[in-house]
Amino acid sequence: MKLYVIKIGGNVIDNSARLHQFLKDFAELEGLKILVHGGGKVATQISSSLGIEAKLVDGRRITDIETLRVVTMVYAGLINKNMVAQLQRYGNNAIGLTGADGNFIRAKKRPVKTIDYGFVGDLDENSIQAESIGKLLDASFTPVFCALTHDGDGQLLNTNADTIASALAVALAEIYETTLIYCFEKKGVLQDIDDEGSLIREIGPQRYETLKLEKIVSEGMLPKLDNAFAAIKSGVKEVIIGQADELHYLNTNATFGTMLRS
Ligand SMILES: Nc1ncnc2c1ncn2[C@@H]1O[C@H](COP(=O)(O)OP(=O)(O)O)[C@@H](O)[C@H]1O
Ligand SMILES: CC(=O)N[C@@H](CCC(=O)OP(=O)(O)O)C(=O)O
Repeated sequence: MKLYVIKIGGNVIDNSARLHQFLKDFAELEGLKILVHGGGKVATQISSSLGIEAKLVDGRRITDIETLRVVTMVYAGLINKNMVAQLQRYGNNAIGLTGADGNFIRAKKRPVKTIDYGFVGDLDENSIQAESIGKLLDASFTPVFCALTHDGDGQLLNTNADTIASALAVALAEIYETTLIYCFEKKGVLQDIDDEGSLIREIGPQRYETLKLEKIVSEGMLPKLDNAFAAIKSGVKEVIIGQADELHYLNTNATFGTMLRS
């Protein structure tokens, strides 16, 4: 059976009109599906309004106890529950989750090396309880995961949403024919970041190395592509990086965005 694991990016979450259109399209997508969301931009705004300065290193948030409280409220509460309510409105029986719910995603607190990331969780090959998540899918629920996991010892951990999506896709690929889709605000991986007409339709590992050397891909796109290639290597059938507004093309079998190949 086919399964879509779809991650929605922070810039779309921050734009309510775009987010609503995306959620409507997601609800109308045929077949089994899982949604994963972050919301880093909203967390940064709310942190700042509370007088807590956001600190990110290599795209990862330094999560002290105050920040963990904020991201718990923002990711598991504000964003997750509003998304679930919208999906219900469009007839999709969504169920909002952190990784602690159902013990679906267990992580390990990132060890302190040169940088102490605080309450940030890393995933490994045993983190995802794929069979338990499969039971939700079998019961016709659509899981909606936020960017929080737990350590099994009572501690919530902040985990990058791109990484959660990749790990879910890899674990579920043992049960389902899985496609991983990263939806964000651009058409896909672009040759020129300011030109939406410069979409790169397909990338393999060698082209990725060249794109990195030429600095055509940078910032958030680097960990996204690393997560995407990791998924392809570990059994995920296909990975697409594309625009949230174009998700509806999946129902027509038309291609969109950048397709990754092994
Ligand atoms: N070649 C590229 N094509 C498209 N986006 C790129 C490229 N290089 C860097 N980026 C940046 O990567 C960002 C996406 O990464 P990120 O912000 O982490 O995504 P998300 O919205 O999913 O959290 C884009 O908003 C863009 O600024
Ligand atoms: C550890 C870590 O960095 N976690 C991320 C989780 C949210 C996320 O991934 O959000 P986007 O997809 O919107 O970037 C953060 O707090 O920013």
